[in-house]
Amino acid sequence: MRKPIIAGNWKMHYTVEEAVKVAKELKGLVKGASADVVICAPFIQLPALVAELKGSNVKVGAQNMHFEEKGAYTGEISPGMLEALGVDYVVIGHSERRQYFNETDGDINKKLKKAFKHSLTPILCVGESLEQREAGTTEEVIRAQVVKDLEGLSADEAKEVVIAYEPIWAIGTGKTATSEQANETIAAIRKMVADIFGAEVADAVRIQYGGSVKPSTIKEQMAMSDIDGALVGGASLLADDFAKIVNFGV
Ligand SMILES: O=C(CO)COP(=O)(O)O
Repeated sequence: MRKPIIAGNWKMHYTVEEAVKVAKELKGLVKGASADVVICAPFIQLPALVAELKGSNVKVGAQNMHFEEKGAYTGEISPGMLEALGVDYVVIGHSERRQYFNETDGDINKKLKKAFKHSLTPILCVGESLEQREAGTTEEVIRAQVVKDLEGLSADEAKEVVIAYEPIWAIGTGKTATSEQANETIAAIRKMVADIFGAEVADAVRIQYGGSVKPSTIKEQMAMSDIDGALVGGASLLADDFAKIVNFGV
């Protein structure tokens, strides 16, 4: 049985003070949740969130990191810095980073490998654009991402990667993929993982859906055979809404 995992991606929102306020409220609302719960926040919020959420069941994640250990990379944050802070997760290859910051599958692959060296669980984002879906190339596009992004990982590492299927056309648009559409593509991703790492890894790997997830959509999404959780943007910003999602709509 795969344990569900619900992660919030706060993107570029909140001051440190505001973030701590939401985290404080959230931890009280999700006590005893059956899913793993993660908040992926901007770098400067991470120390305060780790301190605030210590001893709770809410884990802290970053939204990106560099793949190098250290050096002349102005403005970047290294995997070791995150590990030393007590951060547990890191989002890798979000479509906004691929699109606006030119991240390639090569970069993403290096980051995934580095995450494991620093005890960080990667949340790897994959997904197609609207044009690609309309052209019928969704699976081809995602297969290329999955193959390149996971290249060279051991089976044990691959099992630990959380994959987030986020169709770009469903992010922040209010257009959720139907639960059937999401489940179908996620099942296809599981098959891709099986083709590379075998059935045991594919069966263990957790695959989330992301894109306009709300308290009103999560119950149906979680009832699908292959959807193991959600990566939530906008609806993770308010503790009440996010807690409802963590509790599968209740
Ligand atoms: O990109 C997302 C999470 O990483 C999804 O964002 P929204 O939930 O705001 O559509």
